[in-house]
Amino acid sequence: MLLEINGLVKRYKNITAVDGISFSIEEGICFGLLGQNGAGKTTTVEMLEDIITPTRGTILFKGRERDRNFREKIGIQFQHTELLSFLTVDDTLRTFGRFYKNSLPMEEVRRLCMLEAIGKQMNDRISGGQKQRLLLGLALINDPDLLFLDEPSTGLDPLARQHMWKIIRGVKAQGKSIVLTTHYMEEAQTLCDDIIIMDQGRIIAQGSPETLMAQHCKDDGEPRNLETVFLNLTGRHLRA
Ligand SMILES: Nc1ncnc2c1ncn2[C@@H]1O[C@H](COP(=O)(O)OP(=O)(O)OP(=O)(O)O)[C@@H](O)[C@H]1O
Repeated sequence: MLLEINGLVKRYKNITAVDGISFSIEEGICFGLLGQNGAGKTTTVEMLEDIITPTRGTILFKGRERDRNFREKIGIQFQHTELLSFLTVDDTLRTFGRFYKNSLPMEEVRRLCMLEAIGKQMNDRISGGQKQRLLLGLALINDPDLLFLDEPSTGLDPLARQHMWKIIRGVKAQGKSIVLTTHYMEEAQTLCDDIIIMDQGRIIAQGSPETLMAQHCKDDGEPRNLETVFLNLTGRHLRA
């Protein structure tokens, strides 16, 4: 098992952001975290990334406590990263590559993330889709086993989103594991092998998209997709 999470809790002063969740993530899959705003996804992911410390609970990586080397084995694509405007795309990749002991050959990152044609462009001249591809490239530069993607296609047009999905599938085909948070149900359905849906800090459903659809879509003519699953599980306030 790649990650085993047991009894994870994160409490802030008077808010329990994550309320005792347990789940496992298999190696080589794309694992999705879904939930409404404030459900506890980011807090969970930041504990998995070792950015924030849990109030309680354990996280094992490949069967062991995470050590100092953990950071070398993961890649994180943050949604709101500011790139240095006076650097080109290639310069940015090169600079980030120097931070790590092991880094992928730049050519490979450029190929994988479809950055070949824009290497000489300045960071402040690239489109939103190109920026997301560059951020993904930066997350991959240390050849991580595990990649964290935070809403990777938010704000992208349909074509840019398709490119992103193709790249993510390519990353998975290389045997890397992915933890993905998204508000796009279509994205989760097309990319994720296993999913948890969170609500108020708890897990309210888990399974493959197929399993979730079988369990939570009714046979009364409503569309059979993850969006329906999500709304059936979390949309009660809207219909009340
Ligand atoms: N540093 C913090 N201090 C206090 N409360 C926090 C902190 N971080 C998160 N919270 C609270 O914890 C809860 C879960 O937040 P979290 O950001 O994990 O949700 P989320 O599912 O990622 O939401 P979104 O989809 O909007 O990103 C929310 O009520 C949030 O206000």
